[in-house]
Amino acid sequence: MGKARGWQSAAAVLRRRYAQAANALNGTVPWRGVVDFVEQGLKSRGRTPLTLTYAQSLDGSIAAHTGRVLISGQASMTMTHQLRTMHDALLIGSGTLLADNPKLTARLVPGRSPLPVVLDSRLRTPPTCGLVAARESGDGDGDGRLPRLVIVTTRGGPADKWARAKALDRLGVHILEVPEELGRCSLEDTLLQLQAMGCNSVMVEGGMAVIASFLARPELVSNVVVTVSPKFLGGLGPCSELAARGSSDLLSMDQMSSCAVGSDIVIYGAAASSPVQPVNGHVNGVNGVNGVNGVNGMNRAQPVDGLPTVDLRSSCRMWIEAVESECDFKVYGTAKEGQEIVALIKGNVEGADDVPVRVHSECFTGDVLGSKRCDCGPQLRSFLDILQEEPRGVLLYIRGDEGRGIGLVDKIRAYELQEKGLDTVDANLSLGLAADLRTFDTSKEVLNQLGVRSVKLYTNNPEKVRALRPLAREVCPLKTVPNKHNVTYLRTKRDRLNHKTILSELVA
Ligand SMILES: Nc1nc2c(ncn2[C@@H]2O[C@H](COP(=O)(O)OP(=O)(O)OP(=O)(O)O)[C@@H](O)[C@H]2O)c(=O)[nH]1
Repeated sequence: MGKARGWQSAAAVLRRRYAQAANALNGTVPWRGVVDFVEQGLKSRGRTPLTLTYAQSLDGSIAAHTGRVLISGQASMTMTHQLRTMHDALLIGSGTLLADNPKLTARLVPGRSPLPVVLDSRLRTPPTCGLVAARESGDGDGDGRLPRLVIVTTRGGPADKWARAKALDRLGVHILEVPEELGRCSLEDTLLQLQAMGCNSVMVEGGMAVIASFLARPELVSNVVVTVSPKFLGGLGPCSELAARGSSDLLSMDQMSSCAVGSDIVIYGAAASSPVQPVNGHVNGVNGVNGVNGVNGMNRAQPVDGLPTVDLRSSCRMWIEAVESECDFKVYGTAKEGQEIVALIKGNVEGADDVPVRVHSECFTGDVLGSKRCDCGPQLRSFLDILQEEPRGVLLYIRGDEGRGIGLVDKIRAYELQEKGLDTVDANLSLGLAADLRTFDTSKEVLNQLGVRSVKLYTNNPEKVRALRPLAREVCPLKTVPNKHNVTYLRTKRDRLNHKTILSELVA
């Protein structure tokens, strides 16, 4: 117990130091480009976004095969920990677990540690390893939403394998069974089941066999981050493993970039691949020893055939004072937990072109209470005024997207950090959360279901415009009057999130 506390306070010191260093650097963190790129990649829809990341030497060999555990420098390790905080799950193979006995936490940066996932077709994970022990002692940053350790294994196998499964199960490890593919765990089914559990992003860190498997399945990968250290190790790399397997369609990178991080070079980009195999809704057989169904809140509608699903749950007509009209009021559910899209529809929009539309993310503090920290309330009201004037139009109010998707509790935590000088983006990152967790594909789907042919979109956010293409034929910026409370927030939207709110008052 004392030992665990000692470890935790050491971690707290490290986090404080990192936070101080990050503040001092204030935006000049050498891996900022990598983090921003990955963050964008994590917004890809229709499947579980996956970041493949590993360190290699100049000759392409990787640590696991040379017996050297650490080949990247301290700076790239910190970057890796930052990337860890951005993903729901962190996946490794059992070989790495056996060789390194890793912790798989995000120790060097503030933020939430991902759920450790071990691919272990033969169930070789020893009950005494660090990950199982950490699970037992409650170490780590688990937030109670997910189990603390998942081991993925193939169905079937000898009786002693299932005796080991039971022993691990008794220690609280969540065992997932997936079909076998060439003697290994099916990667596709693994990702499906993780998604069914609520893991909406996965980072893959190794070892060599696992990296090789993903390099041979480019359609499953979103981002690739390779750290190249200035050493020759003379070992084997994932490609030698693939050559031995005779694999041919390997991954190549799109939008490739690089940056120097400490003494290493980090190469990153998107996986260029054929159209992705969608993650469809079938999650048959997801009951492992524990059974996914037993985990609270993890079962929800999944996108079918890669399309975002929205389902109309209720509708009625009501007189809306702010619009001075009788409107249709429809409530849609989406696959995202806790999210509802409320459509307020004025006039007949079916088959109509250039329908005025606003996609508005819930903001309790701004919309309801009139907080001056943001411009949400004025934007909502100015669109309702527009609806009052126009013969037709649609307001999509996204409930559950409070705080750009991080929720009210974390938004207020982010406000606390903003009081200490961080801007809105860095405040989110310091909490281990992406700058913006929202996606707007479901809004497009609602508009499609309403039969709208094209829209005039009221927004300053380029992400909304991108998501609503080709429906959004015209984009109308929404003016905001800055005040002393929201000027930094507006400037950050303009300078770091690319919002088009160009206000003359915000010259600097
Ligand atoms: N995380 C975080 N969210 C905030 C903060 N201030 C406002 N929000 C949330 O931001 C969301 C609105 O997003 P914005 O980025 O302001 O604007 P947008 O909706 O993307 O774009 P517009 O079309 O210009 O309205 C609402 O859910 C607010 O609750 C903040 O400081 N931190």
